[in-house]
Amino acid sequence: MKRVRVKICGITREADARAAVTAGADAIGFVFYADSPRHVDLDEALAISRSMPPFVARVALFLDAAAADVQAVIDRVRPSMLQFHGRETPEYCRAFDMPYIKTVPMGEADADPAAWAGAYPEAHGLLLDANRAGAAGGQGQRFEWHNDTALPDMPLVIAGGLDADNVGAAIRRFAPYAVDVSSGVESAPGVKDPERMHAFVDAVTRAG
Ligand SMILES: O=C(O)c1ccccc1N[C@@H]1O[C@H](COP(=O)(O)O)[C@@H](O)[C@H]1O
Repeated sequence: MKRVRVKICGITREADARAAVTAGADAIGFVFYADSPRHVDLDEALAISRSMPPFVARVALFLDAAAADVQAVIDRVRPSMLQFHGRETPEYCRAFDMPYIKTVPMGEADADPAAWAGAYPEAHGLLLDANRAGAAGGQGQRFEWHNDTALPDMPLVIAGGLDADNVGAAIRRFAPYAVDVSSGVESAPGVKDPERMHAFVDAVTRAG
């Protein structure tokens, strides 16, 4: 049986990053969106990255950022992967020549992941989150898990309001490649709770 990967997003502190890895996270996410309570700057992300052991992916998240700002993160932090959370076009996403995942705004009534897979064929995966197009995530909100939503043949990452209590149901519904969590493992915005991270990863392991 395959193992469902875990990304813990919105890491702002080295101690939280280490606790995420100890809990069993496969990836950590850095939010490069100035209005987020989880925003980190280049030096903070670099310091956290350098404290990581091997084989932990570091994902840099952007929301309609200027291309020069994305390139500055690539050059200094050297993330493993980019995550585009806004209205970035396929041309914009591919221009950095980096692996990337594209968020599908499932808060839109007509959200169609299969159509997004067709529009972003070079994406390494699609992340289904509860936001509306161009709006921030990290709100702890779920989207409607309709049983009739057609799912594309592309690695899927499920996000939006996940926690240890509901992630098992999300895995049974979507059979995703990975799940992504931020608020559901926090004690305050941007502050991760080691016990909640452990409980989350344990729930993913049980469901997988
Ligand atoms: O976390 C943020 O502050 C954020 C800001 C802007 C865009 C995306 C953001 N977070 C992403 O939203 C998902 C879901 O968060 P939550 O678990 O519902 O709180 C999170 O994993 C990030 O990928």
